[in-house]
Amino acid sequence: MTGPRVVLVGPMGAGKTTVAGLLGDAWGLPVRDTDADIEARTGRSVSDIFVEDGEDHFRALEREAVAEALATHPGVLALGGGAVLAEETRARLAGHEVVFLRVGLTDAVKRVGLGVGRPLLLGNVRSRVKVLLDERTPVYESVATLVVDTDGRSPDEVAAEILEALA
Ligand SMILES: Nc1ncnc2c1ncn2[C@@H]1O[C@H](COP(=O)(O)OP(=O)(O)O)[C@@H](O)[C@H]1O
Ligand SMILES: O=C(O)C1=C[C@@H](OP(=O)(O)O)[C@@H](O)[C@H](O)C1
Ligand SMILES: [Mg+2]
Repeated sequence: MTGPRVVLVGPMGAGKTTVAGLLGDAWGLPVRDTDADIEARTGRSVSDIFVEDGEDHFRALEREAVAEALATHPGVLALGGGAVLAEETRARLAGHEVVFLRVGLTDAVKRVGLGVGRPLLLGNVRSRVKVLLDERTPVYESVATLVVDTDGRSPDEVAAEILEALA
């Protein structure tokens, strides 16, 4: 199948955006991130889209951005953490190499800090992250062709495991 060499999925704070950059550097491949694509296309931040137009509108933009990137992007693709909630997107992921970057509550909370720029974490970050991890973990597992643990590991260590597994 043409399209990305690998697609990274997982919760906020799993390191999808960071590790995508490292994999792109290692392979000499271009890197895309659907959040950045949406921001470039709309000229607005993810937070502004959530606040001004609501999550449903963001999800519609996200479904389009993912479909376009899966069809055309030949490099490394990082999805936003909620992209896999769309059935349409899960169906499109079939046949692609999909890596689920797993992260536990403690490390995810450390990494997202106050949740600035991540509108779904407004309020109590720890309890929001917990709810999202509980709800979404089975969904990430269902689309993954490889699962990589990230707790207590640096982005370089995570990227190295992926490079070895997909060599
Ligand atoms: N394995 C890791 N260990 C420690 N910090 C990490 C790790 N991966 C990412 N980070 C940091 O966590 C934050 C969130 O990473 P990011 O790549 O934006 O995650 P995601 O795109 O999955 O939400 C960033 O500040 C990043 O530097
Ligand atoms: O999990 C989610 O629903 C979201 C994750 C974010 O991306 P990251 O997973 O890259 O932080 C971003 O798409 C938006 O804030 C919603
Ligand atoms: Mg990201």
